[in-house]
Amino acid sequence: MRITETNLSGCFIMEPTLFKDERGVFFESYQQKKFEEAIGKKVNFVQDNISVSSKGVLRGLHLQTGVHAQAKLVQVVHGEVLDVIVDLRPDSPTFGEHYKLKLSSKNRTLIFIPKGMAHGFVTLSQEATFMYKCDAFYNSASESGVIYNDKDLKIDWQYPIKTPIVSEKDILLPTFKEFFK
Ligand SMILES: Cc1cn([C@H]2C[C@H](O)[C@@H](COP(=O)(O)OP(=O)(O)O[C@H]3O[C@H](C)C(=O)[C@H](O)[C@H]3O)O2)c(=O)[nH]c1=O
Repeated sequence: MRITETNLSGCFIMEPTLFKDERGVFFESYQQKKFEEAIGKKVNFVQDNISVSSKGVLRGLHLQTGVHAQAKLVQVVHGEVLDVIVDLRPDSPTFGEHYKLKLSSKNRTLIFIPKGMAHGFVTLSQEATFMYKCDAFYNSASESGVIYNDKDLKIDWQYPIKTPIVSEKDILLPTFKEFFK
């Protein structure tokens, strides 16, 4: 497994070792000892989530705040998405910066997203199955986020369709500036 830090402090790309043979492929998508040694801290994942989205669906930018803040280990097990992460930690050296990476069932890449970062993705393939681990349980009351097309963040989502498909909840998310008011 190869782990490299992104431009966002504490956010890491994980490229698992792929064991290919005539049957297909095998890889360890998560191994606690190797993972913790690579990122240099202990993480106790307590919940796995799966979402399935059709082309053009955009989920995000979400995070849970306060004591229910979640670190996530995300991957795509079918299809392809453009994954986007935004550093919303005021004391971070990369505060306000974002990172983008295509995740797919071809590149088998995972991203570790520390607490305090907003996360989202837009679905590039006809359908994508997104699977991720969280180190804190779902707590709807602490859900928050930033509107995906925030004018200050200037994220180029590379939409695969003219207008992304976004939930009513996500359309109502605050701007980056409003998030900190
Ligand atoms: C996240 C979550 C949701 N739910 C329920 C709440 C709703 O009734 C339904 C759909 O939830 P939501 O529309 O928030 O799902 P997404 O838009 O995929 O949310 C996720 O999208 C981005 C990409 C993330 O990184 C977050 O983990 C998460 O916020 O599932 C649960 O029961 N448990 C959960 O952990």
